[in-house]
Amino acid sequence: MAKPISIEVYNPNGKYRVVSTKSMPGTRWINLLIEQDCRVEICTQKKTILSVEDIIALIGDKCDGVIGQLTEDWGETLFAALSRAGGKAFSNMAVGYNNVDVNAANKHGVAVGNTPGVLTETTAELAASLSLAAARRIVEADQFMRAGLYDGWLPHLFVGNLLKGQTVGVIGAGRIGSAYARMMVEGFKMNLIYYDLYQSTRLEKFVTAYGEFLKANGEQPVTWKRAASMDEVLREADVISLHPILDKTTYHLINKESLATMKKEAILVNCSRGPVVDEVALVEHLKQNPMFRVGLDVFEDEPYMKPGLADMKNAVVVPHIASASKVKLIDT
Ligand SMILES: NC(=O)c1ccc[n+]([C@@H]2O[C@H](COP(=O)([O-])OP(=O)(O)OC[C@H]3O[C@@H](n4cnc5c(N)ncnc54)[C@H](O)[C@@H]3O)[C@@H](O)[C@H]2O)c1
Ligand SMILES: O=C(O)[C@H](O)CO
Repeated sequence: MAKPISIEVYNPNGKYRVVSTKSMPGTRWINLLIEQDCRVEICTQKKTILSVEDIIALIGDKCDGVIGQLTEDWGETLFAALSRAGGKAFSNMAVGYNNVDVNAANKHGVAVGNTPGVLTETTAELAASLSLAAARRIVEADQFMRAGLYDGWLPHLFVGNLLKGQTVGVIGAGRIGSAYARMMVEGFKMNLIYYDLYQSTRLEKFVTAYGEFLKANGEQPVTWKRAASMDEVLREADVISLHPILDKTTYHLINKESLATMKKEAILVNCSRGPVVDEVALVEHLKQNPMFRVGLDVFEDEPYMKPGLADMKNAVVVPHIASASKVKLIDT
């Protein structure tokens, strides 16, 4: 029997009981639920990742809907528990929903929601930040400075990769991949090569128009290419950013073989989901190729990193913070 879990309650007399497994930013979402006659219960337990048992205890005997997080395993057990409690809706506070077994939800008559579109720019900006940090060795240089090792300017100190005129490769040119591609093309005048199951006509038009603008101003125009295979991107790009969904087709998309296909001094960025990259193979590749660099927001076994990754100077690692930005006018 799981221990009782601490909660905060809004609108205690509401007709529908909605549980949120975590406190979330702002109050607008709470007010919207209250307007719909919901009693809102927010879990306040000081535990970052709730177990299936914890969530079953939260659901209890009567629960109309749950708002959950990407760290939770929403499969057969939880959807069965929610359905038994009369639940009809589950909302994942994330764009990615690889933690949700939609077939199990369907089987138990629970509708599933996610948050597509709201994190496009913030995630693309973090991918751009990681690309720059890796290209210009920002973290290594910062650590060197703080360690008191800087004893004067030198011509070879922390030489990195200049992005201008290089090729940016995007794997998964959906909302986030396309936004990232536009930032890198327009911001750093990089050429684009992308691989996706679908053509991104808007992105192609954007790069064409920007190339024409540069040409009209006497500058080298940027170019684009839709690759016929992922390998083409891996072979040709100098910076490769991963933005596909995580499913069976993208699990370990980047593995020992694909890493070997990349340029020795390439930069790999992952802001999609950790298991898109075989992290053990990546650590080995980083060890063998000191000029190859990565920027990672996501990890295969979050919150852990595979052994050796934390020691690699050619890796920039941040704890899944692509969504963690404030916008002006957020409700108070
Ligand atoms: N790091 C973060 O905090 C963060 C934030 C938001 C989203 N994400 C991740 O980013 C992912 C993408 O989000 P989005 O809004 O751009 O989704 P999206 O659906 O717009 O784009 C995903 C793209 O991947 C493509 N794709 C699917 N399978 C592929 C394959 N095998 N090879 C190549 N391309 C493939 C799709 O065709 C699509 O264009 C989410 O699913 C989520 O996992 C991470
Ligand atoms: O998929 C998402 O939404 C992110 O990974 C977390 O905000």
